[in-house]
Amino acid sequence: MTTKEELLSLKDVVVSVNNGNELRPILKKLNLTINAGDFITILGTNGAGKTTLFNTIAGNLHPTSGQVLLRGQNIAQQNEEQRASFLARVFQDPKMGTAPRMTVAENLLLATQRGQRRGLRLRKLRQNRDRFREMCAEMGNGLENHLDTPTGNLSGGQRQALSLLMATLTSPDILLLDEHTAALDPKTSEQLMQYTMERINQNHLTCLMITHHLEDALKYGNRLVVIDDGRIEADYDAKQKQTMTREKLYDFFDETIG
Ligand SMILES: Nc1ncnc2c1ncn2[C@@H]1O[C@H](COP(=O)(O)OP(=O)(O)OP(=O)(O)O)[C@@H](O)[C@H]1O
Repeated sequence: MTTKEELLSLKDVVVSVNNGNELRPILKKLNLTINAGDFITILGTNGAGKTTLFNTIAGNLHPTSGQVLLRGQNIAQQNEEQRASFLARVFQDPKMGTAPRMTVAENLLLATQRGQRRGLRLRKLRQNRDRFREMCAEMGNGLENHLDTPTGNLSGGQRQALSLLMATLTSPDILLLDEHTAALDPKTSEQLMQYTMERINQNHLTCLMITHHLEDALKYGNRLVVIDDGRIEADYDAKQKQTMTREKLYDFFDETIG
């Protein structure tokens, strides 16, 4: 049996926000260990704390108490920029992942420089053009014909696929998918999920994916985590997931969380 390598751990993490004149806890002593190679799907009702968890992992929010450990080192006070060298995120909103006035090729060039000082050089754009075209062609949505199109003129599906490509270009240690298919029609959403799986498998990525689709939470990944009221309510491994059905999960939500 291979031993699991602990990549990122949240230990007793409390995140409180200022609510008028009092501090309101959103994450309440949350504990979660992510092992290298895990693909964890995350479910929870609205307001359960899923996005707050991602903000805490990404460094947009800092814990009021508790630790965020990357390979044993406490990074709780590192900000978003400091974490860009090992972490990437794709958001629900297609507008979030790319710079709208910059072209597809320019966005991709910036993504190759994640976690470093960024700059656009015409020579580098020319050097990488064929590579970018090949990468875009793999998405199967015609993006390879739009290398010089500003990303603000792309369809939502093309833009999300580009955001995913950019997020995975430098193989981050951790990929956060924050309902990244939610704004897309069913067919485009399925295509993006297929492309997501290709990128994860090709690059052996460790990934967390928030979704509101019970089917997707069951279909993808080796673990399923349920968050409720700022805590981990359930953490199912691959074996437990196999015996889980949409109905059982729905009942669990109804009885435990609903
Ligand atoms: N900066 C903030 N200030 C005040 N309240 C906040 C802040 N951020 C989050 N909250 C509150 O914390 C709770 C958890 O929010 P969060 O966005 O993490 O939930 P979620 O599980 O992602 O929900 P959804 O499924 O609706 O996206 C909500 O009640 C939200 O209103």
